[in-house]
Amino acid sequence: MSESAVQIIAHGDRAVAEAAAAALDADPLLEGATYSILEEDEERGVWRIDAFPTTDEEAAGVEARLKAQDGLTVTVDKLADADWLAMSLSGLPPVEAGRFFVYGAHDQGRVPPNRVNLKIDAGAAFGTGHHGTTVGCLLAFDELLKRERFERVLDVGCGTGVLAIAAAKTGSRVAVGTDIDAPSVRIANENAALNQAKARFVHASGLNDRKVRGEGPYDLVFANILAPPLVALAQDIKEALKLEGVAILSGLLRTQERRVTAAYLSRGFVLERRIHRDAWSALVLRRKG
Ligand SMILES: C[S@@+](CC[C@H](N)C(=O)[O-])C[C@H]1O[C@@H](n2cnc3c(N)ncnc32)[C@H](O)[C@@H]1O
Repeated sequence: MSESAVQIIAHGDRAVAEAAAAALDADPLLEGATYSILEEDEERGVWRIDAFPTTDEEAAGVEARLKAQDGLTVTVDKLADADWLAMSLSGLPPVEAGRFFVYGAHDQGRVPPNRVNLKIDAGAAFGTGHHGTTVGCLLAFDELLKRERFERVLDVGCGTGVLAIAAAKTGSRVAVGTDIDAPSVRIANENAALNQAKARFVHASGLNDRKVRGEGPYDLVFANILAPPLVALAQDIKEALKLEGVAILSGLLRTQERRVTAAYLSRGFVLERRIHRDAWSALVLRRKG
């Protein structure tokens, strides 16, 4: 497997872009592929997908899926430097989501007082706070924190660790995370140390780790992964939560809400809130049964 240094950009109307995103989600070979979808030009109704494949194989798969979608214009940009992700994100502004302020090294001197500041640099892991799914999770968490405390928190698909670190910095006594991607786990542990947060991360698929299960039951589980694994993990997430515990789920498109919600409602959850960012959705579900 060779490392990819391309960005794939696609333009089309909303229906076309969402259909292409659904095709990416449905392809099991592209499970780990990272992309964003957003409305680029509201007046002209132009939507845009940016994909950041990490291997040549993934790049070929994403390009083929996008090109198969009628009505979508696809371009592949070669990125000269291997550090392309850091470069492309280095100019991005900090992200504010409720009480949380997520910033990179280049914002060091501009950190506000009286906020929960999370230093997360762009790198090889997903979750600098700029993506609609991460913002949705942080906004949902911020709102819940106005009324509740969460002693034990699990972050499934931790990426940079931003969500578990946010929990550790707001009083959670236990904050653990898992990721199927080993480099993300390493980066998340580094970020926890950098932020002086008592969060720890392990390499595991879903909740499939004895120590992670042993730290439960949890008061809150974050899972910002894609719709198919959210559905597949519904029973595991339920079993990991206390009664009245909360799941904050994201990584799903608005068009996938019904499918994901159904998997949780049928297991005794109630839907408390939905947050929309671009085409993305974050769901707040509480375990009642
Ligand atoms: C969209 S990123 C979310 C990162 C971060 N939690 C955030 O909110 O910004 C999804 C992460 O989930 C990981 N992932 C995908 N499927 C997973 C699974 N079944 N178990 C654990 N991690 C998974 C990916 O490797 C990726 O790092």
